[in-house]
Amino acid sequence: MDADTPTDEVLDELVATIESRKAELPEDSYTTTLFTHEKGKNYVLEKLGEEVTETILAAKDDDREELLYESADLVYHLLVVLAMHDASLDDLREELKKRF
Ligand SMILES: N=c1c2ncn([C@@H]3O[C@H](COP(=O)(O)OP(=O)(O)OP(=O)(O)O)[C@@H](O)[C@H]3O)c2ncn1[C@@H]1O[C@H](COP(=O)(O)O)[C@@H](O)[C@H]1O
Repeated sequence: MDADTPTDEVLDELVATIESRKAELPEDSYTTTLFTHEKGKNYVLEKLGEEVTETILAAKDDDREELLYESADLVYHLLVVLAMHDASLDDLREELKKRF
């Protein structure tokens, strides 16, 4: 993924990167640390909880910039959790579509 990636392809590109980290586990990768942590998946679930809290606090403060920043952290960690459970972005889209 780079700065030229069209905005509407960002989530797919991010998931492709996460899946690549999951398969290859490169050493210098934050995503790898989430897949290999000694606490197992509890570690990324703790991070997810922290990001939810930080997102809520930003919303309570009406801090739009911080809200977007923390929301991006939250979505990234959620996508890692979904990848850990072999759930794809299309699976998520299908679940959302069922609710139309
Ligand atoms: N989108 C993200 C992304 N969002 C958040 N993070 C990391 O998630 C961590 C969040 O931790 P914290 O909330 O504790 O934030 P912090 O800045 O460490 O500390 P605070 O000041 O917030 O308390 C930080 O280390 C961020 O770098 C991310 N790390 C990676 N990505 C994407 O994943 C790709 C692959 O990254 P690597 O796996 O590192 O190669 C990157 O190119 C990005 O596109």
